Amino acid sequence: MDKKYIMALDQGTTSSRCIIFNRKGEIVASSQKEFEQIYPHGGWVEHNPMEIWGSQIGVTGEALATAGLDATDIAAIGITSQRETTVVWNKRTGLPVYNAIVWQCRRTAGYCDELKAKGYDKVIKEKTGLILDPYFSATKIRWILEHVPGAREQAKAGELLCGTIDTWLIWNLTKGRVHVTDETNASRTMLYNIHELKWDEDLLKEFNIPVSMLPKVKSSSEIYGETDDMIFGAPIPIAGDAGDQQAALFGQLCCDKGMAKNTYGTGCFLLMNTGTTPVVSEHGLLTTIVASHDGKHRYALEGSIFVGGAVIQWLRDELRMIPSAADSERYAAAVDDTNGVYLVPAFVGLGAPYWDAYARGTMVGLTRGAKKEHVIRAALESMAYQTYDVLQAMQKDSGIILQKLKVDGGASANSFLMQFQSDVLNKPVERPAVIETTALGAAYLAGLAVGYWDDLEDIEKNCKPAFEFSPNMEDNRREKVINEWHKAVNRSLGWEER
Ligand SMILES: Nc1ncnc2c1ncn2[C@@H]1O[C@H](COP(=O)(O)OP(=O)(O)O)[C@@H](O)[C@H]1O
Ligand SMILES: O=P(O)(O)OC[C@H](O)CO
Repeated sequence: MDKKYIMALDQGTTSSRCIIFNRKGEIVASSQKEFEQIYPHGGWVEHNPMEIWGSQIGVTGEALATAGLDATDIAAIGITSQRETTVVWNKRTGLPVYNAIVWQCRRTAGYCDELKAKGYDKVIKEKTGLILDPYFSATKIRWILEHVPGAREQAKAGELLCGTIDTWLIWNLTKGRVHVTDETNASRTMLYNIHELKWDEDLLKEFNIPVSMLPKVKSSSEIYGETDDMIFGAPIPIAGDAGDQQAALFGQLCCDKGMAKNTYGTGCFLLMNTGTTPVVSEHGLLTTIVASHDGKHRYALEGSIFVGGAVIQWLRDELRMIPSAADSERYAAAVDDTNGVYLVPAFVGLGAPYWDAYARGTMVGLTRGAKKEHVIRAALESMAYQTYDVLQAMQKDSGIILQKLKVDGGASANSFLMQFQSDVLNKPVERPAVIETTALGAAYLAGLAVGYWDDLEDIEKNCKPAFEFSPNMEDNRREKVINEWHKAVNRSLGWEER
């Protein structure tokens, strides 16, 4: 393989990114652009699919230009994206019929309640490994078909396509020639049977979604097609595709049973590889498919936290308390504690392990002495407490006691947060030299598919040493703050009227 670089397109909830890696897994160039978050009603979240495509292609061109490269230097593209977020578009015009409904959006909570009332949550869990919740794509696709004038008829006539963001990007990159997804993204739609490894006919019938709308499901590491010549001037093979959390698991090389990572992005997602057997959770976790490069099917337990780094974005954009997310570290470190303030960022309900679509954001413990610094610190700490809750559930479900937690994602750059995480878990926290493990995972998957890297050992030999945070909190203090956090969570549950 004479081409020198691999390019990862990482389409996250808040920004589109392109990172170009060399054979050592080092970043050669990167470019990133935030895009608009659309909140049409309380608890609803949308993105403009054309803005997603436009920002993604924009940053890709920028990264190539920064590195002084062109398409002929790139061995392959790996795609990774926010999961579950759903786009429905017209096959002929390529235009979306509605905005992308984002994974965080709660608009289908009432419909999910109806399904739960008839016991359908058990069917969903058995077939898909998921918890019946508005989080996943199925009820979002159904909502679009029910509410957009003419959509149902067009879908019946075979004129509409749908997909998660990876599918939307690949379709656009190939100018409508390739309509695919991979198993990790498919496993988040609530339409994919994770045991039979196919779209489930019963679920499609229940949600009234024609199978003709759905993409072909592929592995996470193979050539799906080539980019259209017009896009980069020469074709580049698209050879990796995985949901961002599964890509990060692969990027951290958690390829064996019992290996786990937590990613601190918009949300926080803790995934543990459970090997070739799916583990059914008794404690509010999901069973999901892991990205593999060797044709074997592996599964993970996942704890999905809906608001992680997004709480910091909220402090920045809505409360205007901090000029940038990184400033949160300085403010939090300026005080010894939160002065009794707890912030439960249940802005879009709570995910794992509580699964309450009606929970809402809550701040408790306020006194006249509460300062901005305390609130900022409480916001950062909320990520660590939510991770604590998920890890407890994961250890119970898997029977595995984690010795240390591998971390990554935008907010893992915050050393105050990582130290507090280690303190609250009473475990070491390991932050890799490259925290962009989501993009790195997509690059590995693509590179392995085209022979840019020979195998995992070839990749592993280049890994740089990670930084370790060690726990440093007294036991009685840890118990006290965790108890108080749980009191605060209880206040947030069931706040919104059904
Ligand atoms: N230094 C930091 N401290 C705390 N939060 C941060 C920091 N840097 C970024 N974040 C938060 O992390 C998120 C961005 O992380 P990223 O991994 O890019 O997310 P995504 O892939 O979901 O778009 C944002 O919500 C931002 O507020
Ligand atoms: O955009 P992120 O990194 O917060 O990830 C979003 C998740 O994939 C949603 O399931």
